[in-house]
Amino acid sequence: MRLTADSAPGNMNSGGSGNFLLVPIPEYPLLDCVPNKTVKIVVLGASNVGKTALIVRFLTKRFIGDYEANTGALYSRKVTMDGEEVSLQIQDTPCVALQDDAEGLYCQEQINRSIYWADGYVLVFSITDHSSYRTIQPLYQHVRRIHPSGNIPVILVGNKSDLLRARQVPADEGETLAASLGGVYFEASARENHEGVHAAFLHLCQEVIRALGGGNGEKRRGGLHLARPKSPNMQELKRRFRQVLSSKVKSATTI
Ligand SMILES: Nc1nc2c(ncn2[C@@H]2O[C@H](COP(=O)(O)OP(=O)(O)OP(=O)(O)O)[C@@H](O)[C@H]2O)c(=O)[nH]1
Repeated sequence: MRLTADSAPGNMNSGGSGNFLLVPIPEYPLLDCVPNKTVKIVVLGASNVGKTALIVRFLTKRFIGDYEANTGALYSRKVTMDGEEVSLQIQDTPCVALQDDAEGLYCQEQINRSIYWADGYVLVFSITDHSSYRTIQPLYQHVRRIHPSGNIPVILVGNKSDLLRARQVPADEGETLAASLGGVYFEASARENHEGVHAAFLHLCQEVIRALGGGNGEKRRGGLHLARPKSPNMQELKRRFRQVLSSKVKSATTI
């Protein structure tokens, strides 16, 4: 879900910490912002599992019960990890859903772009909703299709662990699934506990930094990675193209 304007993290008191950015930023921000390392994380999962609540809990230490339907906000925060400043960007997403055959996914194009953009993945289900758990495997395969090669830093979060009596997914199922995805399982409650949520996000950040190999250059992946052209040659080509066009227009008007 999405935060309303009044409750957006950017408007919250950050406890006087000067390093909170907490302002939604454009979908494709400049990568080279102040800290020289950027960690981009996307939070994915079925409807109502607590994606927004987890992000807000992590960023603000607060739990806010209700949000507007999620359209996908991007949050940014400066953190210090191992003595180094890192620009952490977290993308909230609208929910994904299983198709009727339970193998494919309904996944908006916006989510595909976020998957493509991100360095690390928080896959969330609710321990009270087995169908949200069943979404995870196809969701991971979907991420894999977009990033066919290389290491994919991922964590699996079983949220709503405060609702033990309504549990539908045993912890060992979460652990087994996470292991099969090559990630770690965290059971958390965005409602009741900041520490568990914090530990989960922190672990993923460290995995991402490790996967990026300490640098912040182009990603390690081949396949679909389509870096936007930045080379001077492209700029030069565009300039020449414009020149040719404008001279054609001029000659057309003089005829
Ligand atoms: N009991 C409990 N409720 C939670 C927890 N986390 C979120 N919720 C509630 O679950 C509902 C959905 O939370 P959201 O954070 O909006 O979930 P979402 O996954 O972003 O939802 P979508 O917009 O449908 O994708 C809200 O009513 C939250 O208050 C939790 O840890 N425990």
